[in-house]
Amino acid sequence: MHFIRCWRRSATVITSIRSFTVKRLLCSVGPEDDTVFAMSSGQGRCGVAVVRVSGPASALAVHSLTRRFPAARTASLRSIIHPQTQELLDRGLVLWFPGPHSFTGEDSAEFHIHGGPAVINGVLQALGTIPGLRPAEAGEFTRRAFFAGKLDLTEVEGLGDLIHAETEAQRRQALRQMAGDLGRIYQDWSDRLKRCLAHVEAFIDFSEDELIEDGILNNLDAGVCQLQTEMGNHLSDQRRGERLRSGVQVVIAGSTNAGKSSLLNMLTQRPSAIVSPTAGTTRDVVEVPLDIGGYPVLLSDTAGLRDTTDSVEQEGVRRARQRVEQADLTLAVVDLTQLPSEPLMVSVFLRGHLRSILEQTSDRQQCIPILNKSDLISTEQKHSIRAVLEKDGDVARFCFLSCHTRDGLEELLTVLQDRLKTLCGNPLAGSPSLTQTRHRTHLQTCTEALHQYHHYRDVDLVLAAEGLRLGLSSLGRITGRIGAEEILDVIFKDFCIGK
Ligand SMILES: Nc1nc2c(ncn2[C@@H]2O[C@H](COP(=O)(O)OP(=O)(O)OP(=O)(O)O)[C@@H](O)[C@H]2O)c(=O)[nH]1
Ligand SMILES: [K+]
Ligand SMILES: [Mg+2]
Repeated sequence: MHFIRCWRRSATVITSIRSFTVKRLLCSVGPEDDTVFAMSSGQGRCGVAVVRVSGPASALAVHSLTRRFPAARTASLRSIIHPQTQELLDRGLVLWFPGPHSFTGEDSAEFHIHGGPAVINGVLQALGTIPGLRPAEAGEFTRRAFFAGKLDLTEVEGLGDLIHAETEAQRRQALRQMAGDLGRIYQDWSDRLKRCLAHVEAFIDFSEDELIEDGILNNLDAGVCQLQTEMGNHLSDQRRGERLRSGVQVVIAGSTNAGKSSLLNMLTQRPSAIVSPTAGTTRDVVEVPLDIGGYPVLLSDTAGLRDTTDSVEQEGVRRARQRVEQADLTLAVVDLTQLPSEPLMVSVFLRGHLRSILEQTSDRQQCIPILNKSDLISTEQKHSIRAVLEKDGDVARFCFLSCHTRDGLEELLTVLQDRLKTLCGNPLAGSPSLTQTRHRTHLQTCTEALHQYHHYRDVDLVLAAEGLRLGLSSLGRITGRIGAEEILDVIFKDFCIGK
C-alpha cells in the first residue's frame, strides 16, 4: 500500500516536469555534482507545500527564483518568480541551508509555498529551467545524506520506517533507530572487534620477537567471547523489533459458525467479512490492518476448520491452517453452545479442540481461546465453565465473549494488548531491538565468523584472524560502512520522491 502511494506520488511529479528536465533521470549510487529538486510534502491540495533543492546549484536556484538571497537557516518571506518569464508564481517562505550543515550535507534550500497544484507545478517547472537542476529520484535526498556521512544505513532505515510508521509503537521504534541507537550498538561492537583484530595481527607479526606478552591472547579470547554473548542476546529477541516494524500476524481460527467473522467485524468496527448462519461462509482469508493500543496488527479471518468434500472450501481450510501456522497469535474461537454439558468434560473437550485448531503450533503463548456466544448460556453455566478452566493449567488464559451483546470485549482487548506488548516489546525500554532480517543475517554471519576465531586460535592464528576480519566486515554491512551499494536500491525503493 505504501509502495503504491509513493509510486503514485512520484509518477505525478515526474510527468508534470518531464519536458523541462535537462538531464536524464539517473539512478545514482554515489555523490553527484548535479542539483536535485522535488516536492517533499504530501500530494494533494494543502495549505503549505515544501519544495526542496539540494546540490551545488542550490544557491543559483534560490537566487533565480527570489532575487534577494535570504540569511542562512532563517525563514524569509519572498516573492517567487519564474526566472525566464519573470511571472510572479507565489509568495512564500524561503530557507537557505549552506552545506555541510544541512540534512544532505550539501547546499540546500526549501521553498514553503501555497499547496495548490498550479502553484506547485509552476515552481517545479521554474526550477527545471535552471541549468544543472533535475528532479530528484525517490529517496535521493536521504541517499545524499548517507554518502555525506550524515546517517548510517540503520539510521536511513529508521527514517524510512518513521515515514511509514502507522502506529505509536512503530513511531517510537523508528525514531529511536533514526537517532542512531541501534547503529551505535553495531558501531561499538565493530570498534571492539577491530581492536581484537589489531591485537591478533600484532601478535602474528611480533610474537617471535618476544615483544608481546603471552597473556594478550587470553585477554583477546575473553573480549571475543564477550562480544559473542552480547550478539547472542541481541539475536535472541523473539523477533520483537521486526514484528513491530512489519505488524503482528493475528489469526482468527476455529470451527465453522463459531463466530469468527462476527469477531473480525466487531474488532474492525465494520462489516469486513460476511456473517451468516450457514456453516462454511468464509473461504478466503480476509485480512484487515488494525492499530490496537499503538501496536500494528494484521488481523485475518479464516475459513471454519472442518472436513469437507467441497474443493473450494478445502482450499479455504488449507489456507486457514497455513495462516495459523505462520501466526504470531491465534484467536481460537469456540462456540460455547458446542461445549459438553457435563462440567468435568469441558476442559478435556477444550484442550482437544484447541489442539485441533493449533495443530503443530503448540506454544500456549500464541493462542487466546475465545469462548463465544456467551449470551446463549446461563450465568451459572458460565461460572461453572470458568471454575473448571481456571483450575486447568493447560488451557491458556481464555476470554468469554458475545459478539451479539459485545459482553467481554473490554477484557478481550486487555488480554490482546498484553500479548501484543510481549510480542513486540516496549520500543523505548532496554537496548534497541534489531528491526530487519538484513541485520539478523549479517549478525549471524558475524557470530559464525567469531566461532572460526576460537576454532583456529590454537591451530593457525592467521586463519583465526581471518575469522575476526570476516566478522568485522559483516558488522560493517549492517551500518553501510562496507558493501553499501548493493543494498542501497533495496532500501531506497521504499522512499518517496522528496525524501
Ligand atoms: N447468539 C450469538 N450468535 C452469534 C454470536 N457470534 C456469532 N453468532 C452467529 O453465529 C452465526 C455464525 O457467525 P459467523 O460469524 O458467520 O461465524 P464464522 O465462524 O465466521 O462461520 P464460517 O465462516 O462459516 O466458518 C451467525 O448467525 C452469527 O450471527 C454471538 O456471540 N452470539
Ligand atoms: K457462518
Ligand atoms: Mg466466517
